[in-house]
Amino acid sequence: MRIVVSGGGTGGHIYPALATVKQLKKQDPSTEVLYIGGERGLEKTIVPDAGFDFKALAVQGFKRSLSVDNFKTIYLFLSATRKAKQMLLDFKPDVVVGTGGYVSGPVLYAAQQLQIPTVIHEQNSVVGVTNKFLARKVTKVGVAFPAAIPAFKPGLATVVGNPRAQEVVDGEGSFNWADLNLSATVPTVLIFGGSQGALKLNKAMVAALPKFADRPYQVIFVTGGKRFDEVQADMQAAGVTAAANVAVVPYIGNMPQLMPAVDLVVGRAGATSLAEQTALGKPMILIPSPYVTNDHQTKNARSLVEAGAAEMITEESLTGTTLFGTIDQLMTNQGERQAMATAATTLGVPDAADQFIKLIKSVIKN
Ligand SMILES: CC(=O)N[C@H]1[C@@H](OP(=O)(O)OP(=O)(O)OC[C@H]2O[C@@H](n3ccc(=O)[nH]c3=O)[C@H](O)[C@@H]2O)O[C@H](CO)[C@@H](O)[C@@H]1O
Repeated sequence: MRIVVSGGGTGGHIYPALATVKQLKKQDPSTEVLYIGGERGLEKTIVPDAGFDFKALAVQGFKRSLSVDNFKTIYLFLSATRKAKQMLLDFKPDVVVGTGGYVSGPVLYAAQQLQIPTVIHEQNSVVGVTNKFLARKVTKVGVAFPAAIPAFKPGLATVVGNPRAQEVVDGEGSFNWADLNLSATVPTVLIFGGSQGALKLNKAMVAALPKFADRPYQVIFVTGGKRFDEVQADMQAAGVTAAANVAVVPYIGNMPQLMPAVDLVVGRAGATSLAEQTALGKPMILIPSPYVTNDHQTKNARSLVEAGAAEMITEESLTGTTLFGTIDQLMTNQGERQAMATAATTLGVPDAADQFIKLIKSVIKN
């Protein structure tokens, strides 16, 4: 099979695309893959690091208000579509798959004009702008949440889960704890604000850091690549240093090895992270981002709280004290964590990549 995948901007769109092509390669090593991403998104490093051929297009999103910048967006869209068409004509894919983010717009639109079958994946229960635009001519849609189905024409969408969930569940290889100067045998809490880090979560963590020093567990605090220097500066200004049981790092490049090994996850409520955490059955503390379309992270988080898999702290009530208190209460109560883990597992889809691949294969012309 020859497949082009496109998705970008943030990890939540990139990792489902990568998980899909990794699994395809596992099933059939002769699969030829081209990843088309944006020039500025995280994909420009994540994809080549994962060993896939990568081509980039310049794109940007629409501003919701009237803005001259939107003329530039249209110009970039048209020029990216023209370039994507040439890439597709050269690569000759059997199918083109989009996992959301602006860049998948021109790539799948070009494929649709060339009559190549297209499949999109929607990770959220609220359908993203690009996927809504592509839905008019797409061949099939895979969704993670049944709630997204009515947004598409009848019969178009199928629930497949989120392919990245399978990658973390299969999690080949083990995590090297020495890389973080931490122990493999001490209970661990992992804290990260989505793929880019979250300002308020980072501030609350800096305030909470000294309290972790004498606790019977260890802490991995992931700041987000672009926020690491800011956190270091905040720590210095507050006179705070990380204790021996705390690692402060910019990014985790090998989450499928780390996440299975931790005891509690604290973070945003992005759809791909939640798919991983439910498939692995991890107890969670969620601080949904209030800055996303239709407040969809709060909806994501609420459904997990109602199922008993997560506790929620609103960004408004997030401080060093509330954050430490909630973490400490759970890290010192294994029974409660276990009950949350069991509830999380019931919501996970650990074979999502296989399900999505079945859908992709169903559209390929012989
Ligand atoms: C601000 C924003 O627009 N957020 C959206 C974005 O979030 P974002 O890109 O943050 O997406 P998610 O939280 O869903 O996924 C993050 C992904 O990055 C990985 N990861 C994260 C940190 C790290 O150090 N290493 C690492 O590998 C996680 O394991 C996960 O696979 O896409 C999601 C999926 O469409 C949406 O639900 C979110 O609302």
